[in-house]
Amino acid sequence: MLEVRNLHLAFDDLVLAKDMSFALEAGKVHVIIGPNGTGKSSLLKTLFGDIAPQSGNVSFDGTSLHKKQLPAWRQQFGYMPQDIKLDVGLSVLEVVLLGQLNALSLKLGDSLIEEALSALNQIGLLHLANRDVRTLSGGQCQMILFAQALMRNPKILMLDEPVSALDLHFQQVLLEHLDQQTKQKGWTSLMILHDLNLAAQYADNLLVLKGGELYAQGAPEDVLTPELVYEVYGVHADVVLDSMGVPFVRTQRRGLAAFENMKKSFIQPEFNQEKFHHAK
Ligand SMILES: Nc1ncnc2c1ncn2[C@@H]1O[C@H](COP(=O)(O)OP(=O)(O)OP(=O)(O)O)[C@@H](O)[C@H]1O
Repeated sequence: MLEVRNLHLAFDDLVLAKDMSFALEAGKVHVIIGPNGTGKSSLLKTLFGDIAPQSGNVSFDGTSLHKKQLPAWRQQFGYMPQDIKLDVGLSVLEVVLLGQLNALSLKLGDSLIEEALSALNQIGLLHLANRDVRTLSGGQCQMILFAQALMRNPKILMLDEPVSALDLHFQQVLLEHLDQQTKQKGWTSLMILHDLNLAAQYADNLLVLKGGELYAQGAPEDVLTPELVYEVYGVHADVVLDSMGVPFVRTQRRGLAAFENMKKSFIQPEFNQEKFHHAK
């Protein structure tokens, strides 16, 4: 169980988590959704120990995250940050293998190479194994980084917008693999998505962040309502159950005038003109 207790996280006066608490069960896919800039990536970085919160506690299976034990803490994670650039002269196979190598032991057995090739084969990218990663497309890079995260065989897998560059086929390949491995291996998987329909299809547990709060949490069919979509995003939408019983969110076009009435509640910090003049 990955637990967050009474987390307070802020950058100066921008508060991203106010006394936030939640617990994530193993063997499930947990999906975070929420508006741009609401603190989703910062929350993942906090769980990974990259950002120190002002207060609160993060623990996994009873062991708390402490600055002094960061390497051991991170050893438990597979973490795919947002928009990572693969700008090194390595082959695809080497990059996937990096998921298994820790900096102190660079021993490479045949079985590891087999495992990496098999991971590439499973996601349909074996043909890229010898390619220099600098020559890959954005979507190919994203898939390779996913294969690397899988190679770690992590206890906790965190993916920050892992399908943002993927076509429909590879979105499904990645998300189905994630779901299958999470359940088979008992991983605690936590992923940020912007696409509410993908979130509805793949989340066992949906966490909705807004204004520093965990605004809602639960099964997608319980959480995703037209009211919630409006309250969180300021967008009118229809939500219906599809043929599989999964919520389907379809936004309504109402023109720009629809935003005028609610602009104030959705534009967060005030623009400080004095500060701007000062900076000039
Ligand atoms: N190191 C930092 N110092 C100051 N402010 C930061 C820092 N990192 C992030 N922020 C701010 O914190 C807020 C939340 O950023 P974050 O990237 O966590 O949001 P997000 O919900 O993941 O956004 P998006 O959906 O756009 O990717 C933003 O306003 C961002 O500018």
